[in-house]
Amino acid sequence: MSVTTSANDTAVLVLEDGRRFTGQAFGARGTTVGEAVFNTGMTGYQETLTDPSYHRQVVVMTAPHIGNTGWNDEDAESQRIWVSGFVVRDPALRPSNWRSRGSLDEQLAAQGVVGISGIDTRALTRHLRERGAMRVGIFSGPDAAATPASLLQRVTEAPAMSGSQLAPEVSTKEAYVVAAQGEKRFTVAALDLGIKAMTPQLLARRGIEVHVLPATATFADIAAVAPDGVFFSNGPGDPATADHEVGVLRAVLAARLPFFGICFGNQILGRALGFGTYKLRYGHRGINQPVQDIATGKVEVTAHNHGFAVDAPLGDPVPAPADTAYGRVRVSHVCLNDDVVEGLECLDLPAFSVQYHPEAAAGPHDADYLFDRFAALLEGVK
Ligand SMILES: NC(=O)CC[C@H](N)C(=O)O
Repeated sequence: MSVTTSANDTAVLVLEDGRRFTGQAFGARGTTVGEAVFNTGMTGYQETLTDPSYHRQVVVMTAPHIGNTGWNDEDAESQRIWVSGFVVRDPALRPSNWRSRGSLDEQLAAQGVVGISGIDTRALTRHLRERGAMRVGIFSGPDAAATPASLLQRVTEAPAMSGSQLAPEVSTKEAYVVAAQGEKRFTVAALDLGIKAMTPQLLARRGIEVHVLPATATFADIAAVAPDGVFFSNGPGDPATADHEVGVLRAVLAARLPFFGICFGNQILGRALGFGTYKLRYGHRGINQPVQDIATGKVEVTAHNHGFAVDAPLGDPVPAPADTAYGRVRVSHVCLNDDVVEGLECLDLPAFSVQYHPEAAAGPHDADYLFDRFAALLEGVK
């Protein structure tokens, strides 16, 4: 990404299929490319921008007014903004919130994130729904004046999301510990594939001491923590590339350690059990997605951010395709919009995972019970 600064000016958004939108520069001026995806959350842009799972994605917000509450010191889900670009329709001219420390525009500029405003985000989202997620570029400052053909070439030269291995790029380099709140009941090793800050907090609130490990950690590194259970986080990139993590998880399952996975962690459990993963046409991103818990029939409104999904059969439990030693597995949760697999549960191992975000941040807290379910699993095998 190249960044220069200049006065407020015209910016261009170019999709890889040649569709162009013209708007105004927002945030840093310069050039950025990534995968165009849309997020349907009406709130939570700070959490979205700082979610490491958005690494290499240009996020289009479908809600028209973005930036109203500015930028605060409390809501970031990691140390920095991870999106590679940000597309909005009508940014707030002046933030207004008691926690605000500055404007979204200033924060994007300070962190070198190229954005664009004044875009018909409804037309852009409809285009992505019809044609699917695709590569995109945002060009502002002097870069916007280049010929259409050269801008399109910048976009088509960008790497595609399919086949991209990105978790090691966002993961912590050093292991760290998040202390249990109150009395310590359990120790959990959490593989950081792009972990959001809220996740260890919600584990810690259940008396869990969380040892956050880099994505490159081996099973020996996990065992060295002497954990009561193992957690795999959300993260960016194509789960088909996560061979290392799949190998580590198979060792965890063989050791019969309790396991809980979220999002990328769900896709890795799916792969470890022998299912495939595939790319969704345009993914699920937002904080208003209906998911049904098959066992109880209860519907939760949930936070999502995924472009890939596990290819496992809905209905009766099936033997894990990878190895009969893993026993039976069933799809535990399904998205009511499109029947996409939203959770997996092993019936003969203490392991389960969800494709969506029970940690919310942002989003509704309907799925908070899954952290209690993990704590019960830890209790059960202790
Ligand atoms: N939030 C996540 O963990 C996303 C997982 C994966 N990168 C996907 O897009 O499906």
